[in-house]
Parts: sequence; C-alpha cells; structure tokens
Amino acid sequence: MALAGVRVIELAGLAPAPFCGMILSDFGARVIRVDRTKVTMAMDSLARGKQSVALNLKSPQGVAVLKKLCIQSDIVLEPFRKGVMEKLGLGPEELLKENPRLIYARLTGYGQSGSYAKAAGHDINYLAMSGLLSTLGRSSEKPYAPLNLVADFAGGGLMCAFGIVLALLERSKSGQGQIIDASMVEGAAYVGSFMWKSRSLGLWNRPRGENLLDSGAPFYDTYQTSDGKYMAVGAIEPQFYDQLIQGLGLDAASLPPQMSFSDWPELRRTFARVFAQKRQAEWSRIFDGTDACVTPVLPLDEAGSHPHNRERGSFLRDAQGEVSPRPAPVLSRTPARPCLSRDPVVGEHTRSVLEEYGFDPAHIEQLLSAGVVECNKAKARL
Ligand SMILES: C[C@H](CCC[C@@H](C)[C@H]1CC[C@H]2[C@@H]3[C@H](O)C[C@@H]4C[C@H](O)CC[C@]4(C)[C@H]3C[C@H](O)[C@]12C)C(=O)SCCNC(=O)CCNC(=O)[C@H](O)C(C)(C)COP(=O)(O)OP(=O)(O)OC[C@H]1O[C@@H](n2cnc3c(N)ncnc32)[C@H](O)[C@@H]1OP(=O)(O)O
Repeated sequence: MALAGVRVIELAGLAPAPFCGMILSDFGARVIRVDRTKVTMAMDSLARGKQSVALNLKSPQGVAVLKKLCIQSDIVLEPFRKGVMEKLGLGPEELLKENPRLIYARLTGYGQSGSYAKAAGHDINYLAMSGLLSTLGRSSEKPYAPLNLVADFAGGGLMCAFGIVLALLERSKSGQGQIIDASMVEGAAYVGSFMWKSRSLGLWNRPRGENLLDSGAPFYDTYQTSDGKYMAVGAIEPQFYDQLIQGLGLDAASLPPQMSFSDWPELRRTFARVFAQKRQAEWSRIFDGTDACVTPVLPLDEAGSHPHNRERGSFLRDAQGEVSPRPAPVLSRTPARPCLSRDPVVGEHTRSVLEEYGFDPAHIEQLLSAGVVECNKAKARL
C-alpha cells in the first residue's frame, strides 16, 4: 500500500484526528494511538487498523516513553489545544531536535496562532468562523451545520492527512521533517473556496437559501415521495433539466423558464406535487439510466446495498459484521487494504509496541508497576 512502512504516533483526540489516523492506516501506515491511562472505553470510533498504547503523559517517565516512540516514528499527530504539547515538553522544538525527519502534525480548530488559538470549540464553531456556515440553510430557516462533516472531517482530518502526505513527499527529496499547522477554520474555508471564487458568476449574490446550489433552485433540491422517502434532484444544465421535466411527465411549454428566479417557488410546488404521487422505487425506475440527475436519497444502512454501490464494493463489512465506507480514492496498483478486524481496546498493544520500540522487559515492568503505562486485554466476545 502507498503508505506501507510509515510509522505514525496518533495522540488520542476527538473526531478529526482519529479520522486522519484512520485514513493513514487504511493506506498502509502503522498507526499507534496513544491513549490516556485509567480510561475504559476509547472515544475513537475511527480506530480501524490502529494499535493502542495506554500512557500517562502527566508523568515525566510517560513523556520520556512518548519521546522514544516519536524518535523512531515518521509522524506525530496531536489533537490538542495550542500549547498543550509544549507544556508536556513534547513540543516540535523538542521532538524535531531528537528526530529532524519527524513530521509533526498539529490538528486544531483555530491554528497555532491568533486570538482564538487557545479557545475550546467544535465543528460548528470552526464552520462559523470560516464563513461557510452563513451560507448553509434554507431561506426560511437559520444557518445549520451539516453534521460535523465540513470542519471536523473535510477541512480537518482529511486536510491534515493531505498535509502529512505532502510533507512525506517533500521529505523524500529534502530528508527533513516539518510542522503542519492544520486549522479546521482554514481547512473548511479552503474546501469551500468555490463559494468565494465563484461569486463573480452570480451564483451566491442572493440571500441564503435563494441561490442555485443552496436549496433556492427547485431543480437542485430533494422531494418527498408517496412512501415518505425522498428523491434528490440535481438537473442544472438545460439538457438534463429537459429530461427531468420529461420524467415527471410535465409539459415544458406550460412551465416558466428554468432560470426564472421569481417563478422558482411555484415550480418547486409543482415538482413537490408530482413527486408525491409515486413511491421512491417507482421514481428510481423512471429516472435510472437517464441524465435527469435524479437519484434516491439512501439511508446510511441502505447505501451499501444499492446496485451501483454494490457493484463497486463501495462499502465494506468488517469481521464484526459492521458496514462502513471503503477507503477512497481507489489506487489501481496500490489500493488501500483496510483492516477488517475489531478496533483495539485501550492499552491492548502497550507491551508489544514498547518491546518493538526497544524498551527492555524490566523497564516495561517498572513502567507498568508505576502506572506510567497500562496493558489491557481485549474482552472475549460472547
Ligand atoms: C463535533 C465534534 C465533537 C464530537 C465528539 C463526540 C464524538 C464525543 C464528545 C463527547 C463524547 C462522549 C462522552 O465523552 C461520554 C462517553 C465517554 C465514553 O468513554 C465513550 C462514549 C461517550 C458517549 C462519548 C462518545 C463520543 O466520543 C462523544 C460524543 C468536534 O467538533 S471534535 C473537534 C474538537 N476540537 C478540536 O479537536 C480542536 C483541537 N482540540 C482542542 O481545542 C481541545 O482539545 C478541545 C477539543 C477543546 C478539548 O479541550 P480539553 O481542555 O478537553 O483538552 P486540551 O486543552 O486539548 O488538553 C488535553 C489535556 O489532556 C492531557 N492529555 C492528553 N493525553 C494525555 C495522556 N495520554 N495522559 C495524560 N494526559 C493527557 C493533556 O496533557 C492536556 O492536559 P492539560 O489540560 O492539563 O494541559
């Protein structure tokens, strides 16, 4: 796999860093997650392929253990507030001095500088600060955050993984590591560059929820079907819009022009009335195989069984029978081979990792008895 041989130390955090770590693991990196001691349940539901070491960083010995792990690793991924690692004596200064090839990824909400740098926050705060949240939501409603997809995952974990791969490529030429300052505000905004750079096209100059792609246009929206499900319509170009009208059995001559903004509310009511007359499966049979850009809105637990997704194997089932998306994108020669076995329990690999990283057995025993590290066994599944 593309990242085979790359060694990552991921410090346990909330959603963004675990997603970054899972991406790296899916594409072949060895990801060791450093968990706190005295916790029973990992908060990481994105732990595929990772190993877990339970380590108390509030002890000087714990800091020394982490240093030794980082010196022998390619990447350290830290999810904490600005300044936390420095307080522990594990800042970039210290670690890069010991390992100049280290790629030190810092995934935060607001970045390593600026007046908000030390403030707590979550996806919705970063999305708000990026400017994008102001554009999300229907005209009659207040702005809403689409789950924690944009800042945590797209602009956070994924953008940080991208930065890590960039730094690995650069290091293959320079031989040097570097620091990655991954701010979720900036990552989200960067993902949303189109919103800023397409304003001259007149795509966003109406109020929120009245534009082409923000639920303003009736031909770019969702509609309820007679069985309470929904169809998604994305028929923007005239040639696709014509096929939408045809599929709905409407007479184009009796409708207002597609881009007549003032007629959009009436056009939406017409579409809603027609979509409500048939079941989702019936509409799928009508529109499948056409360019009308009409697709069923699939629930999470049905997406994997849709014929198209099933043919591609877009979703995987792990050893526990849990379905989740396969890694993307698909590389032809070195595709990801995600681990399908169960997630690690906190501290499950402490001993084996420390032995592998050169800690002698007597030292490991001393660390265990001092509570600096913990070893936990996976509970047999009944
Ligand atoms: C929308 C998302 C948030 C979704 C998260 C949910 C998925 C989870 C939120 C609550 C979880 C549930 C809950 O915990 C209850 C159950 C617990 C059970 O165990 C599991 C099931 C639960 C139901 C659980 C399930 C889920 O996990 C939840 C629902 C986001 O937006 S996430 C993005 C958040 N923002 C960032 O990541 C930006 C950067 N980070 C930060 O700004 C801060 O870390 C943050 C997030 C504001 C938290 O601040 P906090 O003060 O808590 O921490 P820090 O200032 O970063 O300092 C860390 C301190 O911890 C020390 N430390 C770290 N590692 C170790 C170690 N190994 N040993 C010892 N100590 C350690 C470190 O030294 C720092 O100490 P100091 O404060 O003294 O410096």
